[in-house]
Amino acid sequence: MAMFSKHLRLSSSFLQRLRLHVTAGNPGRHKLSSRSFTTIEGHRPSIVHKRSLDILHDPWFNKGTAFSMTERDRLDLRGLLPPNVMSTDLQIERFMVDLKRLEVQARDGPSDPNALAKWRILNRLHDRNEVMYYKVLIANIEEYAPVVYTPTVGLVCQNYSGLFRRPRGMYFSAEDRGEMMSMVYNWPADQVDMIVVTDGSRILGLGDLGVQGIGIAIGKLDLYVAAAGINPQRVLPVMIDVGTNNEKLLKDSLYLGLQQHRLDGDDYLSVVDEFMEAVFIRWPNVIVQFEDFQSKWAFKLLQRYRNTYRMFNDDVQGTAGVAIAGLLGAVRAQGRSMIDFPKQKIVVAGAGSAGIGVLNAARKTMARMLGNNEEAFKSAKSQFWVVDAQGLITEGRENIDPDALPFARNLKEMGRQGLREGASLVEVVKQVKPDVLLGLSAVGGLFSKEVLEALKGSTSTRPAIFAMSNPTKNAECTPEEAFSILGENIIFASGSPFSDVDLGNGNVGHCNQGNNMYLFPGIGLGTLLSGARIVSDGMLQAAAECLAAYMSEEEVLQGIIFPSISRIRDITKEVAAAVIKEAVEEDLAEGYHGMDPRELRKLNQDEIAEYVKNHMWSPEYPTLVYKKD
Ligand SMILES: NC(=O)c1ccc[n+]([C@@H]2O[C@H](COP(=O)([O-])OP(=O)(O)OC[C@H]3O[C@@H](n4cnc5c(N)ncnc54)[C@H](O)[C@@H]3O)[C@@H](O)[C@H]2O)c1
Ligand SMILES: O=C(O)C[C@H](O)C(=O)O
Ligand SMILES: [Mg+2]
Repeated sequence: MAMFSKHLRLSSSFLQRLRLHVTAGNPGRHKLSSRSFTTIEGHRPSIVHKRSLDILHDPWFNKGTAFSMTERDRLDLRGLLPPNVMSTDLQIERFMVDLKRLEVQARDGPSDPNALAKWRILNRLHDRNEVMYYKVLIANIEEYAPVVYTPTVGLVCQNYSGLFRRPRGMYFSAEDRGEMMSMVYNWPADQVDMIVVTDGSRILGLGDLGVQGIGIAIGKLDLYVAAAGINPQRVLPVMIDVGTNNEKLLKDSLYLGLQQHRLDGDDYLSVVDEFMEAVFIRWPNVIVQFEDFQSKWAFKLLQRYRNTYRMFNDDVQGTAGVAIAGLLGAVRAQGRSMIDFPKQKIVVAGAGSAGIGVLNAARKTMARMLGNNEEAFKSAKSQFWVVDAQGLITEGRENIDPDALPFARNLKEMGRQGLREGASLVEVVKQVKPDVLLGLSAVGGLFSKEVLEALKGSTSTRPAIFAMSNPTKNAECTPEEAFSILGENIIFASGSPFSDVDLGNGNVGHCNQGNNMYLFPGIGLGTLLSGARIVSDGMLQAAAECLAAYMSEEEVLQGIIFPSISRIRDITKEVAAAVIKEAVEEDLAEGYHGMDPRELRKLNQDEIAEYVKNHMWSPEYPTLVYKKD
C-alpha cells in the first residue's frame, strides 16, 4: 500500500509533465456498436501543446517538409523549413533515393554488406519522423524487414554500443531494484499496449549480448506496428539488464550496460518480478512478450507468469506455432491430408527454448489428431528423435535437462534401431530416415553435406528441411545446399530470409521463411482486442491453425508453405481474428475499450475481421491543432 501511494504521487507529477507533451485523440473514448464500426485508428486531428522547433524535434508530430503553409502558420513553423511544401509521396521518394544509393553494391545476396548502413538511415528516419518511417517500412516490407528485423538486427545488437544515438525504450537494471514501481512512470505514454522485453542472454543465435539486446525488442516492435498495426505511440521496448556473462563485453570500456556477471537464482527472479509488477500496475492491460531469454529462464518465467499476467514467450510459443503450421504444410505438400501428421518421423537438432517448444507443441498436435487421450500422447512421443550438442538424447543421459526428458528415447529401443546415447546427427538421420529434419541449434552449417546426403534415404515422398536458426550465418544449411544435394522434390524453410534457388531447369526451388514473425504480431493484436486476461494454449493453437490454413492447396503443392512477407499485414489480421474468436469461446475475453465482452460475443466471423481491421493503425499524418496548456 505504501508503495502504491508513492506511485500515485509520482504519477501526478508525471501527468503534469505529460500534459506538456501530447494529447493525441484518445481512441478509447469511442463507443462501438457491435454492428457498425467506425475507423478507430482514423484521421482525427491531434491536439499538440507545443510549437515551433519543439514540433520538428518530436518524431510523433513531425511532418518535415510536408507541413502545409497554413499548418506552418498555425504552429509557428514558417521560416523553420525550406519553403517547398512537399506531398508525402514526394517526401518518401526523396528519402528512398538516399536509401537506394547504397543499392548498387548491395545486390550480392543475403549477406548484404550495406545492411548496417541501411539500418542507420532507417533508424535516423525513425528518430525524426515516426509516420514516415512506418510508411516506408510497410510499403517496402519485403525489402526492409531483413534490415530492421532478422538478420541485420543481429548485427545491430552486436554493434549496439557504437550505433547507439538516441535512446528508444526503457532499461530496468539490477541497480534499479526497489525503484521500478516509480521509474515506470518516467515513460511518457499513458497507454502502452505492447511491451517486448529481453534480458539479452540469447539474442538470435548470437549468444549473450547483454544490454545490446535491446535492438531485438525494437525490431520485434517494428513488426508489431508494421504487421499488426499497433499504434507506435503505445509500444515499449524493454531491456532488463542483470549483467552479462559475455567476457568480451565485460572488458569493453565502451559497453553500455552493467559490467558485472549476470544475476542468477532468486536475485535474478526478484528483478524480473519487480519489473512485471511495475508495468502491470501502470498499464494493467499491457501485453508482455518475452524475447530471447536463455532457455534456462525462458521456461521458468513462462510458467511463473503465464497464469497471472497477459504474457507469452515468443521463442517458445510463437516459434512452436509457426513450426506446427510449417510441419502441417509439409504433410500437405506430399499430397497427403493434415491428419497424416502423426505418421511423420521428425528429427530435431536443438533442445533449447525453441526446440523444446516445437517438440511439445508438435507432440500435442499429433496426440489431438490421434484421439486426444493419454495413450495418444504417449504414442506420439515415438515420432521424435532429438539431438543436442551432446548427440541423440536418450534415457541413458546423465543429468538430463528436465525439459528434454519427455523426449529422451528408450535405450533398448535405440539399440534395436542401431543408435545409442549421444549418436551423431548424421547417424540418427541415416538410421531414422526421417520425413522432417528440423534445426533450432544456432549452429550454422550443422546440416552438412554428409547429413543432407544421409537424408536422401528419407522414406518420405517429399522430405522437409527446416533450417530455422538465426541469423543467416547460423542457418543449419542454405537452400542452395539443400536443393543441390537432395534435388527439387523437397520442402525448404529457413528462419532468416534467403532467395529462391534457380534449379537450372526452368524450375525454382522455393525458400520459405519459417519465422515466428508470422504469428507473434497476430497473437499480440488478438489478445489486445479481445482483452483476454491471459494468453491460453487454445489461443496459441488457434493462431497456428490459422497460419496453417492460410496457404492454398496449389501453393502448398508448389512447396510454398509460408506466405510471402509482403502478405504479413493480411495474415496478421486473420491470426488476430482467430485468437479473438478462441478467447471469446474460452470465456477469457474481457473486451477492449468501447467493445465490451457481451458485444464481442455477438460478432460473427466477418464482423470480428472488420473489428480487427478498424483497429489497425496506419501511418498517415493527422492534422495538428495547437492548444495552449
Ligand atoms: N525461426 C524462428 O522463428 C526461430 C525462433 C526462435 C529461435 N530461433 C533460433 O533457434 C536457435 C536456437 O534458439 P534457442 O533459444 O532454442 O537456443 P538455445 O541456446 O536455448 O538452444 C540451442 C540448442 O542447440 C543445441 N546444440 C548446440 N550445438 C548443437 C549441435 N552441434 N548439434 C545439435 N544441437 C546442438 C544445444 O545443446 C541446445 O539444446 C537460435 O539460432 C534462434 O535464433 C529461430
Ligand atoms: O528473431 C527472429 O528472427 C526469430 C526468433 O525470435 C529468434 O530468436 O531467432
Ligand atoms: Mg527470438
